[in-house]
Amino acid sequence: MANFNSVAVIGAGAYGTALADVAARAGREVVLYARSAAAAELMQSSRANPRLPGAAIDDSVFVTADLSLAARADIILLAVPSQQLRDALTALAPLLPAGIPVVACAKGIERGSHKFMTEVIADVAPQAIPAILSGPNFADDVAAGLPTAVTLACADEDVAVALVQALGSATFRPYHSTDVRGVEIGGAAKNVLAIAAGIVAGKQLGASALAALTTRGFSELLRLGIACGARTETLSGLSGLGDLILSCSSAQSRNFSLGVALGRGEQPARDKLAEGEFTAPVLIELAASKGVDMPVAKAVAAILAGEATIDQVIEGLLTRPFKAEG
Ligand SMILES: NC(=O)c1ccc[n+]([C@@H]2O[C@H](COP(=O)([O-])OP(=O)(O)OC[C@H]3O[C@@H](n4cnc5c(N)ncnc54)[C@H](O)[C@@H]3O)[C@@H](O)[C@H]2O)c1
Ligand SMILES: O=P(O)(O)OC[C@H](O)CO
Repeated sequence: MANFNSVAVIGAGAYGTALADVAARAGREVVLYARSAAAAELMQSSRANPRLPGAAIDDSVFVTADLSLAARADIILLAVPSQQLRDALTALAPLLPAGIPVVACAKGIERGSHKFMTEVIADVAPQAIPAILSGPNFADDVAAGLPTAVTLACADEDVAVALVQALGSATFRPYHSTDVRGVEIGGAAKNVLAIAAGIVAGKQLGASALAALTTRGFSELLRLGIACGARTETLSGLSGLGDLILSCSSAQSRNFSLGVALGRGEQPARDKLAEGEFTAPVLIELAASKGVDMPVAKAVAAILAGEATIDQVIEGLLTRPFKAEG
């Protein structure tokens, strides 16, 4: 089994900073790459990141804007938003040796190309080993060292196991898998469904409606995943059902919060990224191409595109013909 000693995290946002701490706690040598030299210097000297208030950057993490230092690591973690992953990797790819695991930690599908994150990695850095890390975990909880568990998938099971060994600790527990697509679909779909859950909460439709919406959302996620060749146990595991439960029930979720604001009729805050917004149209196109019905995801996409009002989509969902559960 490969022995990975060093980790580079690309993207010094909230999650990248939390993952750098995770890798340092697991005993790895860690470089955290920030695009801006000024931001890197500030984080390196202050041991803090304004995107992750209250968390300290582990003393052993070296924050830098020098991409060549990051490219020397045994493992690369890409902690940039899904729509920026291609750009971030394009800068790094020419510096990367062959056979290095590049782990996408973003949850989404690329607009335009309709590609999943590991497909983007394969496009941009064909010499790398693509992998995906996803599951129910908020950056603040991870950075605070609260217990979290995620799924880490790579087509090569030995690499998945070695990655888990390199990153895992008592408080950050990755489970290994080879079902890369299953993990990717769970993370992408839950963000869209969390917006719907937020709308239900914002509209004050009640706890019963929220549970029903989350459950029907899960059946959409399951149908799409199975149509894309994912395994049921992955879709009902940490990166699927687990993350759906978290994101559909917590105000800490930016996707849920976006939905709450929409449900209340407020102008959503634009300073916080809600990736489901970008993934929604791609997700429903993917579902249509597979002949999969995703009424909740479709409703979210229609609201975000301004094609329907919240009241119209709620009425549409509640007046669908009765049918067998499934
Ligand atoms: N925040 C969380 O709780 C959390 C938890 C799990 C997964 N994630 C996932 O992690 C990803 C990042 O989320 P975040 O919360 O850290 O976002 P964020 O906005 O806090 O940080 C994103 C960072 O990426 C950097 N970046 C953007 N484009 C870049 C490029 N081309 N090269 C280098 N850096 C670039 C930005 O400068 C920023 O520092 C998302 O896909 C999200 O779904 C986040
Ligand atoms: O804040 P969100 O909605 O992007 O969710 C963050 C994580 O994905 C939760 O697992």
